[in-house]
Amino acid sequence: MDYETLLNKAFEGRSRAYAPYSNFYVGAAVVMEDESIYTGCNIENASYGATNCAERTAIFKAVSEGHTSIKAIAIVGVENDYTYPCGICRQVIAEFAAADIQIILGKNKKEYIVKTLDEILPGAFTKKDLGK
Ligand SMILES: O=c1ccn([C@H]2C[C@H](O)[C@@H](CO)O2)c(=O)[nH]1
Ligand SMILES: [Zn+2]
Repeated sequence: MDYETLLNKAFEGRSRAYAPYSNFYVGAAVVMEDESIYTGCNIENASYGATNCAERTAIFKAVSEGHTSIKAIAIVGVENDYTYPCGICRQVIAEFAAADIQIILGKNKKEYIVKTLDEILPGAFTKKDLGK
């Protein structure tokens, strides 16, 4: 799976964003251990607090279909800038990914940067801390 294909999938996810309150549209795409891909969008709620981010939508879709190991994730948000995952999503990524996985942050369909989970969530609290 090349980065640009995954980015395109993240843009596909973003086209389905439900964000009538913030008007901030986010899309994500995860590649799992078997190369399956799941897309996600942010899904807002009138209560605000019940909002789900694009990253978690994609990850929860994958996990609920039996895939629990993320190989890479692409995220696209605001046009022409990089959108990093929020703290809650970083923690959820850490639950299902190794510290060295690639997180592809897309500015547009051609321009992106790649970070590892360890770079954006150093010292993560994970199942290892619980002896699991
Ligand atoms: O990485 C991010 C950052 C924000 N959002 C969503 C949550 C909310 O709907 C909107 C504004 O925070 O953007 C995401 O989906 N992913
Ligand atoms: Zn988030």
